Amino acid sequence: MSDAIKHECGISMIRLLKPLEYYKEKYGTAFYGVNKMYLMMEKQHNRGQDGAGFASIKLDMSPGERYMSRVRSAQQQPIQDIFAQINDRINTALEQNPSLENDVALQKRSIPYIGELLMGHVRYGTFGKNSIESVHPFLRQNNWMHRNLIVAGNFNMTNVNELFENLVTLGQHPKEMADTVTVMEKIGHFLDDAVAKLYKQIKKEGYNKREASPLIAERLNMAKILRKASKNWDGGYTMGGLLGHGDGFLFRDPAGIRPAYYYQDDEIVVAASERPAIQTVFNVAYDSVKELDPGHALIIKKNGSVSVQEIQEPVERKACSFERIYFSRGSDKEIYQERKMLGKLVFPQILKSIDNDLVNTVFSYIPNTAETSFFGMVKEAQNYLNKLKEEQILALGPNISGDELHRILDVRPRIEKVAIKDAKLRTFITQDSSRDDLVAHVYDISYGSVKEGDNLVIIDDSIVRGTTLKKSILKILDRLSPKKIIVVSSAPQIRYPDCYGIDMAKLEDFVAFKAAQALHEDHGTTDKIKEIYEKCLRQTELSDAEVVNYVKEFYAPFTADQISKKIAEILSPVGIRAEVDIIYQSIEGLHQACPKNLGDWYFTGDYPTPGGNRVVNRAFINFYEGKNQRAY
Ligand SMILES: NC(=O)CC[C@H](N)C(=O)O
Repeated sequence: MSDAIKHECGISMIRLLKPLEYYKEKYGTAFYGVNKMYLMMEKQHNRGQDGAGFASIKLDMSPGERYMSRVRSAQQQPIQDIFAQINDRINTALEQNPSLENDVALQKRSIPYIGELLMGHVRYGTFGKNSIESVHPFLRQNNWMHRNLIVAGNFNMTNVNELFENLVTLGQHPKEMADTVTVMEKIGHFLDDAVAKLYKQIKKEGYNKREASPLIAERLNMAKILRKASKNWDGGYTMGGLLGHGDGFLFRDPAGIRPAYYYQDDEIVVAASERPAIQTVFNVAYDSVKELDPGHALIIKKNGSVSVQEIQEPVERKACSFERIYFSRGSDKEIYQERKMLGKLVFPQILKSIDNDLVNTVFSYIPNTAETSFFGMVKEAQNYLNKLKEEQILALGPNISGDELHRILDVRPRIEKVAIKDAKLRTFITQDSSRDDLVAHVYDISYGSVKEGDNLVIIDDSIVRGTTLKKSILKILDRLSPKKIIVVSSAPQIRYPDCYGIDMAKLEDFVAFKAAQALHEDHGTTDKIKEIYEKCLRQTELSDAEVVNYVKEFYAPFTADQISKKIAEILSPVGIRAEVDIIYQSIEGLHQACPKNLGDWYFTGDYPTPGGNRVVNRAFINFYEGKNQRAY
């Protein structure tokens, strides 16, 4: 990916179903859960680098003993930072008191972070700031064990302002505008309610206050609480939560926009945003990791019982296709195949662009995430050549000479590592006038990988703004003197904002939007832009369900090809010698390659929740009025 889009968050949850002694005995350490959590978070570090957090709960502690711990970091290497802190605490405790070494019960009482229920989170913010206060997990504390709530999520609500107002109407006074606080307070409100009602009921049954506590834990119906809390949520979400006494949950939105997976055996229950994180860390097979159904919650009671319950009725499945194209690690068995298919499906367009001339064409990719689609693209080039070779050989008949055969078979797709990413360079870049020259060097090239006059095909997973292409990649590739540079995007054109967890909230950031705008100017149809703005304005008072995505009309007059051509023009840096062509995946190709993840609103404008239409409506108004702000 050449455009850094800050995106996504990753969740990990672990519940150890056996006493800690069991893990000490079997795996040599009572810190088994903490160690596994570290690995789970590292394996998902692709999902968030703005911050990371960890929380754990110890079951069955006596009053006066700490049972919840949390550590968060917004440092440069946040996962490393939190686990360095955790390690430090553990090692210091072990050094100071050597008798702890083999006494698991004492470890549990005196060392923080160790526990049976653990949650980890890596964050890229979509709402609020990047300071430590915005880092998950969030904590809602109370002297009543059951009312303690720890929440972390991969989510974005389109109606967080409205949800905030609802809380205020309920008489609450949330301490922050962070969206995670709003969601947590919403759950917390109904949790408080449920605990109070249960307590009343249990008292009526003749139990005293002390006896009531374990009974509340047993009877607390998390599904019911989540049902009430999430009634008005409009967004994409996977929300994880822990309750002070030891219940845990992971809840996924009704359209399955955000991903969630889980695994269970008699030792552990584990959940994560990505399947391979679970597979690798626990060495379990692909099939034993389940996807959490949309609208459902995985609920793990303190007593170890596990259930999956419907919370909100699932709607049409619209799992985010960007997860498959780019966000998730490509190590997932299905995603790996899907990315290769994305590369395969763009090949016919490439062939056209190079005029079937594979002999004078070099294939390459933008490091690192586009590598898998590159393999798919190259394999298709091989297939194409094989067919050609077959025809040539058959045409020459049985008397073909060794030389002829050799000449035919010698033609292979030319694949090279052309672009190199100098990752470290980015951090050095300052804001002064020398910036552009520095930016141009974020990528480097392999000299000699391309002959003068070759076509150079370079695949990327998507093109959002195209800034890096224009300022760095195309300039540096041009130094190799290709005749034509064909930039291929394994994803379709990004035309609409995301409002479900990816930080792409402004229309004018998208190069496809800029291209359509330029086409309106070329065609003298800028009146249309004003007309769309007026239509958007008229909708601001409508309820979400009534809002229509009129921004589609902005693109409607132009074909995808016209827009791609304009994008090539916009992204060609001044003075470039090579001809630049830009090829995008088609929407049909995307659906064919990723059949389970048909959520494609950023490409098509078809939002899976009503709030999406309001967001895109607002985004267009912001663009037209020149307001540089997020639309949600
Ligand atoms: N990418 C995400 O899932 C972000 C979660 C949440 N909206 C935040 O900004 O903290």
